[in-house]
Amino acid sequence: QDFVKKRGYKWKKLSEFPGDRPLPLVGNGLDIGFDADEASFRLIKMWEKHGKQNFRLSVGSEDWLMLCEPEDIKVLLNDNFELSKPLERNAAMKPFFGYSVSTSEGERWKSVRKLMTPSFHFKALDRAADDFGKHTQTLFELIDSYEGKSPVNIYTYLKPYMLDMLSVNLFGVEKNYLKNRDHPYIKSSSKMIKIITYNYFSYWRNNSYLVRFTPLHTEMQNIIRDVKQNSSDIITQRRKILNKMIEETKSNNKNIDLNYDTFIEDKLAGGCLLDRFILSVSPNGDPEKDAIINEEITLTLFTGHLTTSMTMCNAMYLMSLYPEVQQKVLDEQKAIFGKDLNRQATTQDLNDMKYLEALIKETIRFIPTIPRIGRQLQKDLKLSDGRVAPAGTSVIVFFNAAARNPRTYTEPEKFMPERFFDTTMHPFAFVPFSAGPRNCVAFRYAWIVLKATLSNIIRRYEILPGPEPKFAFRLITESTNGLHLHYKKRDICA
Ligand code: HEM
Repeated sequence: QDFVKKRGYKWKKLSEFPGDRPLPLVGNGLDIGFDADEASFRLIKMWEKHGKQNFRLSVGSEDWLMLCEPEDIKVLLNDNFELSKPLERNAAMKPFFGYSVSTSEGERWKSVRKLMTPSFHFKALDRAADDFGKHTQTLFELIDSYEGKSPVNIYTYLKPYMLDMLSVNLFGVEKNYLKNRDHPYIKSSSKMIKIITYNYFSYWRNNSYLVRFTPLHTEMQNIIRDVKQNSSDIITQRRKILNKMIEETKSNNKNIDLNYDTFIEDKLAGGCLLDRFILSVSPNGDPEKDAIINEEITLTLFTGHLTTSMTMCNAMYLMSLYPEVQQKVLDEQKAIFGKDLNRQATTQDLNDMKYLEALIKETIRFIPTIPRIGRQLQKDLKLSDGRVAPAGTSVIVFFNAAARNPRTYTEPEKFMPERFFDTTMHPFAFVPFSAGPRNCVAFRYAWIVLKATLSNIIRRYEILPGPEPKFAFRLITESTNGLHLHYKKRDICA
């Protein structure tokens, strides 16, 4: 039936894009194969085979249009109506994150997005920068203990470091994952992205009966239990702190009815993200349910720590491979900090780190932290050359391909941070945080964390290469064998 349908209008429109002929039922699923980690490499091969341009494929009954042209990426992401995420992505993520902001649509998405946004404004972020010093010190102590020994698998430290940062900055609790690296959340969350990616590429995923008999199902249920428990612990911990603050404020202002909005703004100086959730009310006026807050915390903690820690690890890996680039990053740090190389960076210092910024951008271009994002079209979408992506298609921004597009980048295979000083670059050539109404809500926070942490590390250590990583372009890119690097303390900090 699908095959017949494809002969109709949708297929007519889609067939104007290059791509292989889909088979009934499986589409081009067999070309993608059964190994989710291999699937992305096969997609890159397909892009090359079809002339390094936008191309189409079908996965089971789902039609995908893979974009690599900046003008078309602009059309898609700037569309204020097309805000739905692709079905296959949502199906893969829902078991873990429910209808959190990253998956939901309509009223729930709008209200949560509105609630989250102030936590990522400059005013709230200035305070976050103050928390970096303490956790960086613990990170340094751990890396120092490796001096002269085997290379460090930097994932082991950067992931818990970022979990600690997010817990303090966004949830207002000290969790100390870095000192407690056997925590069940760390073990469970490290397996999640592989399973999510497996779900994403499985075209049998919509058959829940079949899925229940796949080997990953039990493992998935255990992981979901652990990550949700972790979020519950965070919520309980913060609720206690918050209740104490509310009680104290009430007893100091006995006859005043507490207005939570004013309380957040004044007493909590903008409040942390979790406070906003705990004190928020649902549309019927009741306090927001813990199950809903849990979904949002689970999503934010997971994507927040993995995207940032992987980007930082990749930046360190690439600096180890290109010592001349590492030297330029260090020179800039020396110019900013002068003799006082151990002090914490101010917001102004972070703004001045232009070469470090270019290095981070080139890192994300070279090894895209998020390989694909997309939209499930509600209506036909006209692309820049007049061709139409028909309603129902999953239109995917294929970052792996966009980053290697020869019409966008000269010598795309070359690692060259300086390319980001070119002011003539298309504004949608490089949109790693997405763009438009559904962009990354936390991109400013991400930039501060990335710059502040890498600045601290590079001022203290020379980074040298270790065994080759094996990158897999999962829903978030990671190396399947970790990322092992040598860290040598610089004389300046000895
Ligand atoms: C290097 C770091 C990061 C990168 C490259 C990144 C990238 C992205 C991208 C591409 C999207 C759009 C996803 C899609 O359309 O499918 C997104 C959305 C999102 N990101 Fe980030 N992100 C980063 C860090 C963070 C951090 C640190 C947090 C939280 C603390 C965060 C929270 C979110 C949320 C909640 C959304 C969903 C927004 C919505 O759908 O309205 N991200 N991010």
